[in-house]
Amino acid sequence: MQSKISNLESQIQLKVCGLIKLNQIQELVAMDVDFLGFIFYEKSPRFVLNHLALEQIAEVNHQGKVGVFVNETIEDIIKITGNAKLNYIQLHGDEDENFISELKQKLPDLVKIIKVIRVGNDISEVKKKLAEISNLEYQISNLLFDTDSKAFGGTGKSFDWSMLNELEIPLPYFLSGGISEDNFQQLTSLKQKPIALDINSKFEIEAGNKDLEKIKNFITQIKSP
Ligand SMILES: O=C(O)c1ccccc1N[C@@H]1O[C@H](COP(=O)(O)O)[C@@H](O)[C@H]1O
Repeated sequence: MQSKISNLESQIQLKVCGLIKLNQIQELVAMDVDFLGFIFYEKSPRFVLNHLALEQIAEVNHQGKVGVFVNETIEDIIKITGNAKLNYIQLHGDEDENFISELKQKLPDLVKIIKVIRVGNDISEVKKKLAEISNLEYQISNLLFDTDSKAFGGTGKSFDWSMLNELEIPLPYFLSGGISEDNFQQLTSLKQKPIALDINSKFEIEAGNKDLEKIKNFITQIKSP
C-alpha cells in the first residue's frame, strides 16, 4: 500500500492524541489507528486521569499506546507506564539528555521514547535542540515536531513546516501541531516526510471529545484503500 501524501516510502501512520473516552478509544482501535495518545499532564484540558483509571488504559488492547508527559518525574513516568501498559513515552517538555538516558535505563526494554522538539520561529533554536539530543540516537526511537507554546501542546496552531527542510532529521519523526484536513496537503513539500501525523484539537467537538466522523474522513484522505 502507498500513502497518498508520501512517495515510495511506506504508508503514513496516524496518531490520535488527547483521548479520554473509552468508547471512542475502542472505535479508533477498530478503525486501525496506529497510535493512541493519552495525556498525563495535569494542566491539560485532556488530562486523562480526570476521566480514566490507569487500569482502564491498561485494558486497551493496542500496541501503540503513547503516554504524553511534560516535565514529569522519572519515578512517576515509570509507575504510570507499568500500570497503564504504555508502549511509548512522549516527552513533551524540557527533558534533557541526562533525564532521557536515565529514563531509558529504567524503562522496560520494549517501551520506546518519542522526544518532542517544540518549534518556534527561530531555526537556530531548533537546530540547538536537535544538537542537544544528538548523542541519544539509541535511546530515542522517534522525534515529534510540534508548535512551541506556553501550554506545551494542544494549541491547534501549526508552525512553519518548511523549516523542517532546513534540518538534518536523524530519526523517523511524527508531525504535530494543528494538523487538519485543510493543511495536511502542504506535507508534499517536505523533503523528509514524517512517518506519522499526530492529530488532536482540530478533530474535536470539545477538549478530549473526538469527532470520529471527521477522523474517519481524514483516514481515507491520508491512506490509500
Ligand atoms: O493536547 C494537549 O492538551 C497537550 C498538552 C500538553 C502537551 C501536549 C499536548 N498535546 C500534544 O500536542 C500535540 C498538538 O496538538 P494540536 O493538534 O495542536 O491540538 C498533540 O498531538 C499532542 O501530542
